[in-house]
Amino acid sequence: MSEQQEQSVAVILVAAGTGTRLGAGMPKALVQVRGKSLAEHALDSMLCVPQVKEIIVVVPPEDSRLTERLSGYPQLVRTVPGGSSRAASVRKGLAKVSADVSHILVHDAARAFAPVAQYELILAELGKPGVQAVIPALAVTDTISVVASDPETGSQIVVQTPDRSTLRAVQTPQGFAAQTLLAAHSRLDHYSLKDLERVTDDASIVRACDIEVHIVPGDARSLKVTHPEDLDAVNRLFEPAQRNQLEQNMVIPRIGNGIDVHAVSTDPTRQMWLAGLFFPDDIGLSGHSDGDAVAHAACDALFSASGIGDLGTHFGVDRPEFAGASGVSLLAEAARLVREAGFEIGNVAVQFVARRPRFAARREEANQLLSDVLGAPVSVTATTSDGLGYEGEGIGVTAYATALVYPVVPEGQ
Ligand SMILES: Nc1ccn([C@@H]2O[C@H](COP(=O)(O)OP(=O)(O)OP(=O)(O)O)[C@@H](O)[C@H]2O)c(=O)n1
Ligand SMILES: C[C@](O)(CO)[C@H](O)COP(=O)(O)O
Repeated sequence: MSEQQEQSVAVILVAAGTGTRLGAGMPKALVQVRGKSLAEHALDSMLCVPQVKEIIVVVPPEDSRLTERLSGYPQLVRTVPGGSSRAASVRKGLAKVSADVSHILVHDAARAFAPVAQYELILAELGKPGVQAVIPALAVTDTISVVASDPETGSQIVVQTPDRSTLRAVQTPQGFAAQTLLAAHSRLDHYSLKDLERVTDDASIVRACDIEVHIVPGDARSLKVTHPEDLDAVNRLFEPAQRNQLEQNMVIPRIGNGIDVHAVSTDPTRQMWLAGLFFPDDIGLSGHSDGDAVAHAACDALFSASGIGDLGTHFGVDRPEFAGASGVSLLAEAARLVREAGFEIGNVAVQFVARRPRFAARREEANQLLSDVLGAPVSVTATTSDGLGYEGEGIGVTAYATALVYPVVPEGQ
């Protein structure tokens, strides 16, 4: 498994700002574009990133509307009330991050349209040895000058004009090794709320601890909605020409189906293996293998999604080493083949229809085992057929699986 796959990432989505400059009469993260709030648009992308294991949305402290809007979101999305500045809000989010995450990304809800590819770029760079901090940035097109007030007239004057080629406009999401970001923020513990207002991003805090901050190319779509005209700019992202551009850059996932049927053995001593688990009270399924219909259907769904054949293609007579192999070992090999074909696995869902075994009490155990084998979430459910058909008569089991995979885009493309 590559370093990137081992990342376990928390995202802090800061969405607690009032949006004074936007002047929409509501917290900025609640402002709608195409029927969805900015915060929800931001969540759309990060929820597509498989390494993301939790998302802490930092919400306006005295406004419950965002929390209510997010109540139907998956469990990995949690909310926490924000603070009086961006940095204070990030700190509220950090306090809620689970201890076991390897990396933390901090993202502005105001940059609601940062694409999935931007997250992947940041995480790929963070996966390189020794890299602790990565931010996206764009070259600047304006000349940028440092200014000050003229002590005599009080008017603004140019103090210095740095070489533009050394300047970058910094965006979010900004990514960090979890311990690096936590340690850097802990140095702000004594800061007053006023001091925190001067901290405009997280990379600057980490840099102040002498940690190297790496740059990856930013993305024009990650523009920050700050002023009313920025809403026109983000709406333009949905116009046809731009949409084509969006689609070209999108990673299109692929789904696949798999079905497997096994008869219940007539041999009462045959062991029952299903979803990777042994069921000692049940008579097993017949077949040359262990008869694990759930694992077999999952393999077929993965092959189908990746367009690389089916169970017979990979575990047929020309691979004698798999004769009689357990369902779990077939699944592990299927995952390897899918990755070898250039895909990463999003998830696999399997439902089996059977009178026996009784599955509910062991569902979590099966999900955990198969997810570990696959390196991606697997969920298994079971149903009976109300007494109908071979499943209802208890003479056979059917498993139906769906798999989602997505092409891994090579770096730099
Ligand atoms: N107290 C704050 C202030 C800002 N933010 C978040 O930080 C991001 C960047 O801040 P900015 O664009 O400046 O948002 P606002 O503070 O809402 O804007 P304004 O300064 O115009 O009021 C936004 O997603 C915003 O919701 C936050 O979580 N908590
Ligand atoms: C974090 C940030 O988006 C990087 O450009 C920016 O600094 C946020 O600034 P704001 O003062 O909160 O608008």
